[in-house]
Amino acid sequence: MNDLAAASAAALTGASAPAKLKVRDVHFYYNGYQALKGINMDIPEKQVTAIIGPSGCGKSTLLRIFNRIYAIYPKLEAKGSIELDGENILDPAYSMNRLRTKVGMVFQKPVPFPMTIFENVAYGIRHHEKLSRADMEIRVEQALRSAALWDEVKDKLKQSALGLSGGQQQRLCIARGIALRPEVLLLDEPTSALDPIATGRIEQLVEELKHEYTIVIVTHNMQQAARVSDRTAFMYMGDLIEFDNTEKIFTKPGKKQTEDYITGRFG
Ligand SMILES: Nc1ncnc2c1ncn2[C@@H]1O[C@H](COP(=O)(O)OP(=O)(O)OP(=O)(O)O)[C@@H](O)[C@H]1O
Repeated sequence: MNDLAAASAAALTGASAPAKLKVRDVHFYYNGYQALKGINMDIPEKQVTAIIGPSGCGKSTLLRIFNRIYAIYPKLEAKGSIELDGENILDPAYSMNRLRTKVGMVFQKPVPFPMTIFENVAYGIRHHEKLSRADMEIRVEQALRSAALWDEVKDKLKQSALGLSGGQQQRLCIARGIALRPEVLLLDEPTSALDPIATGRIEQLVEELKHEYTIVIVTHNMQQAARVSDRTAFMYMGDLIEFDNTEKIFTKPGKKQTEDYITGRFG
């Protein structure tokens, strides 16, 4: 990283909390098409960072780089660096297994595995750790409690997860994500398939989880970004236009493009 990139990242964030993820001059290409153009940002620890912007601006691409999902596709390429606690996670030497335990991801559509509620949570843990049956039961219960789902499922842990409602399935996916005790939780439009009540529960959950996790959420819903996040990043056509305290972004944005977007005057 050069000094200019560091200075611009600091200027872009102005964050008071320490940075959990330091994104430096990140470029991303889909088979030659440039989807991210030199992103610099510091994601503050144990806060909620929202990424907003019009469709196709690169929100999901940026989020997915944080756990290197692209690495499974041969023609996708990332340049630059992303430091997680001082280590560059884009370096192929940084093991995927280790990254998966540190950075969890929840997708737009809840996709429970076709197995029991218990197994949905236990499955990932088993892949990374060897626990006794009793310890596993404790871990599963903790994850379900943290995801505010325990009371609703404690009497039917052996039933199929596919029988849960959409909102419950999404909380199950969050439980699955946090069961590995990651440090960073990535949420890609986690409520877009949910009704307002289920959405409210997830938003409340995000509020609670941020005390333990660094959370990055991509959302199309600006009210949601305003409600749940501490900091908001506005992206446009692969560029990070502005990144600041959420309140500032929504009341006194520094850039005209941000203002046009949040006031609905865009495009
Ligand atoms: N697998 C892919 N192959 C080629 N181009 C892609 C691929 N995925 C995304 N893109 C392109 O990269 C750009 C950024 O896409 P991305 O999905 O990150 O945007 P987004 O802001 O999350 O959009 P949306 O809000 O619609 O989900 C877009 O121009 C998109 O067409």
